[in-house]
Amino acid sequence: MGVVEKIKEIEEEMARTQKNKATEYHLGLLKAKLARYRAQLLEPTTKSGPAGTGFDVQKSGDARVALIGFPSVGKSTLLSKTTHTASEAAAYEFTTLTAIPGVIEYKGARIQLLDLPGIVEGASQGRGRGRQVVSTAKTADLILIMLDATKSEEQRRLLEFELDAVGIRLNKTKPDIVFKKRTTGGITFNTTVKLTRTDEKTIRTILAGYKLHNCDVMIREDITTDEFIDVLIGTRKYIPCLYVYNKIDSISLELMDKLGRQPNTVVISCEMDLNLTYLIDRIWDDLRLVKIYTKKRGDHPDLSDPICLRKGATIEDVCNGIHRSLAPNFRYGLVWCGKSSKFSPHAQKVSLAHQVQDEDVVSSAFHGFHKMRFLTYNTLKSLPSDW
Ligand SMILES: Nc1nc2c(ncn2[C@@H]2O[C@H](COP(=O)(O)OP(=O)(O)OP(=O)(O)O)[C@@H](O)[C@H]2O)c(=O)[nH]1
Ligand SMILES: [K+]
Ligand SMILES: [Mg+2]
Repeated sequence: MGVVEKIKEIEEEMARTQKNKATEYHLGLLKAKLARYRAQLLEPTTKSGPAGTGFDVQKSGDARVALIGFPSVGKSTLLSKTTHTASEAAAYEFTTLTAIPGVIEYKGARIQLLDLPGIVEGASQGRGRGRQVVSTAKTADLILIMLDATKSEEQRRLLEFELDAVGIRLNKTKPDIVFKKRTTGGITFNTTVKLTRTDEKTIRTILAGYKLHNCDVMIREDITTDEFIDVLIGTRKYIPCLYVYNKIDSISLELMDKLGRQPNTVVISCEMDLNLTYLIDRIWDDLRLVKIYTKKRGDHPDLSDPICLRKGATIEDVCNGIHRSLAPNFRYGLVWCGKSSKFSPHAQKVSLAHQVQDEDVVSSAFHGFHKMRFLTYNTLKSLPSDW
């Protein structure tokens, strides 16, 4: 009998078995068995892609959020609650076997939420399909580490370890190091701060270990040795992360309070609909999205369909958000910045590199492709009435 048939058999037996005190233990055993078989379905087969590549789900919308957690913490329940996509949720582990995308629509943004199979300890080492799951997390703009509030605190550390092992650095910014390889000239080493957690000798030893004999190193932050190696390797991903404790309906108020006070943490209950709106608001904030309204000359701004971009986005990104043919033909732009020039709101020429701000209104005038102009307004209120 194949694994699929065995799973079916157990599921049928579970459906037949009445739930009561006497059958509780037996049902527990069945659940464990079911989870074991379903985990087997997740084992990489010879047909699946090379280890270490993620699930092949097209990125869509303005940002991607990945759900990472142990089995049965409620990832699929969250997806079904916050998007129009239904992902099967059940009381046994490894219910979800692949990546399932849904879309959260919030404040004009379309945020792709990716439900993923549960991972187990050792996932980064290739246990089950875990490596594929953690690799998919690498493609996210924000990671939600989902935890079961009724389970031990150990979960949090274990998940962090698995993500760290595939090169994901959570809630960290890339260390401020300038590193340039050269072909000759030896090693030049400079720092702008006092190093207290590593030293020049260690760094030179590491460089020698990587056979880097000619390079410039400029360190502008009190980094650790590990952080230096991260920059040297260069493939690290620095991704913001939100810890989400689910099932707070099943814990004491004291514990809920304690969990919720940790940094970057939100406590929720999918089942009881507790705090879900707040969670989505936090996702929006942590993604650092900005919302840009477009406006045609002579028309009112189009408030129904803003362009959402990440904080730090430029006029060029706005162009690309409208059509890819725009940026290459760009000559100059005009910006009306209500905030930065409060007392003399003059329109100023800006380049493609100009950074837009949340709630900017961007107006593009097309006098043929070569005379296009962009006007951005800092707030809707600062729009002149004669436009
Ligand atoms: N008490 C309680 N149970 C919940 C809550 N959210 C989900 N559950 C239950 O937890 C179980 C697992 O939920 P799933 O959504 O399948 O969990 P998952 O993380 O997707 O699980 P896998 O796909 O197997 O990794 C189901 O029985 C849900 O009904 C909650 O807020 N409170
Ligand atoms: K489950
Ligand atoms: Mg699931």
